[in-house]
Amino acid sequence: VPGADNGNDVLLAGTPLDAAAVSRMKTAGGVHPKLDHPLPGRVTPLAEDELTGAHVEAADVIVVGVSSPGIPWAVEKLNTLMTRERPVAFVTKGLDRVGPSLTTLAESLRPQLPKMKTFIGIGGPCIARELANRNPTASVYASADGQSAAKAFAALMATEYYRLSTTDDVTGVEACAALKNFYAIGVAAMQTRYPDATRPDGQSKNPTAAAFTQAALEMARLCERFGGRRDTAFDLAGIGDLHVTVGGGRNSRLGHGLGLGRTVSDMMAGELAGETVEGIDTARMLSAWLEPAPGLAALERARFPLALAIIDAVLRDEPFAFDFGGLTVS
Ligand SMILES: NC(=O)C1=CN([C@@H]2O[C@H](COP(=O)(O)OP(=O)(O)OC[C@H]3O[C@@H](n4cnc5c(N)ncnc54)[C@H](OP(=O)(O)O)[C@@H]3O)[C@@H](O)[C@H]2O)C=CC1
Ligand SMILES: O=C(CO)COP(=O)(O)O
Repeated sequence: VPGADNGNDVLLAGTPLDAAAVSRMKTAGGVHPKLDHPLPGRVTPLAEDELTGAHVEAADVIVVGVSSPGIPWAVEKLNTLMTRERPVAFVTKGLDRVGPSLTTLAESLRPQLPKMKTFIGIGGPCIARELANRNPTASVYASADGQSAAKAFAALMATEYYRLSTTDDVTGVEACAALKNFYAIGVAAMQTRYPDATRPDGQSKNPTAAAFTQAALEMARLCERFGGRRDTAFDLAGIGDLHVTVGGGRNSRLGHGLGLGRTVSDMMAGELAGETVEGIDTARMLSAWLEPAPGLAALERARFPLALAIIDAVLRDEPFAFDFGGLTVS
């Protein structure tokens, strides 16, 4: 929407799983099932088989918006259609494994996409429906080429309601983008675990704020482990996106269930059936760091109590147990 509002022509190509959403958007006045209004006229929806090499050839930037399980499909599609080097931006939030080591998508995708000129990472508080409604927000674009590709893409996308900053800390932005989904599960569990009937939302505030601060500290430590900068965790891609996801994301809906004593499998088979809850995938990835690896100590329980509580709930499918006595308050 901001790209179209800036006068760009936008092609919105679906995956093979999006046929119904695309045909709905193609009908006059048709609205994407998750949005409130039709997309601007400059946005042209395309079914998966309508996207051609000529479209890709003509694009200034390619933006990938599949969820993390769709990344292999996106890589194959891009390698089929890209004939010349192009910058590729990713809104996808997830981690990856290369051999035994855990890495960001920025690093794992580079060798898989030989025609990708520059990887542009995107982070920040951006609930899709709110952005499509042009509610104000801010995000960060990251590229490792001295921010050149990030700045060029930001110039195409920035509007009064979509404020953009840029950074060269691609690893930090990508690490935080994935980690905030994971931590949102644990922070949101605190919103329902300690109810306060005197408040309109029925939630007490102190436990959530304390867990949020713990999440930010742990996220900064993990961000550095990935090779990103600590400061990035305290900026838009870290605490900015964590705040919005705790306030209104799908990961927080899972957390709300855990706070009420439900299990992950129970929630995913119930009200979250069919929803994208990527913090679960991130928990599985991070569990690789529970064992010491060459050159890398295991996650210490004393420094990562919230991470380990979330991993336990996901991997063991047990009720979420977070002990406030474990907070790293100093
Ligand atoms: N929604 C939001 O507000 C924001 C989302 N993001 C990130 O953007 C990414 C996409 O999010 P969102 O659009 O909400 O997620 P959705 O689950 O709504 O959509 C993801 C898309 O990827 C497709 N997909 C999933 N698995 C596969 C696969 N194996 N092969 C091909 N296509 C596949 C989905 O198809 P299908 O719908 O049929 O499953 C769908 O088209 C995520 O990484 C998310 O974290 C970032 C910022 C904001
Ligand atoms: O990433 C998001 C907002 O920036 C959306 O979060 P969820 O995936 O939890 O809905």
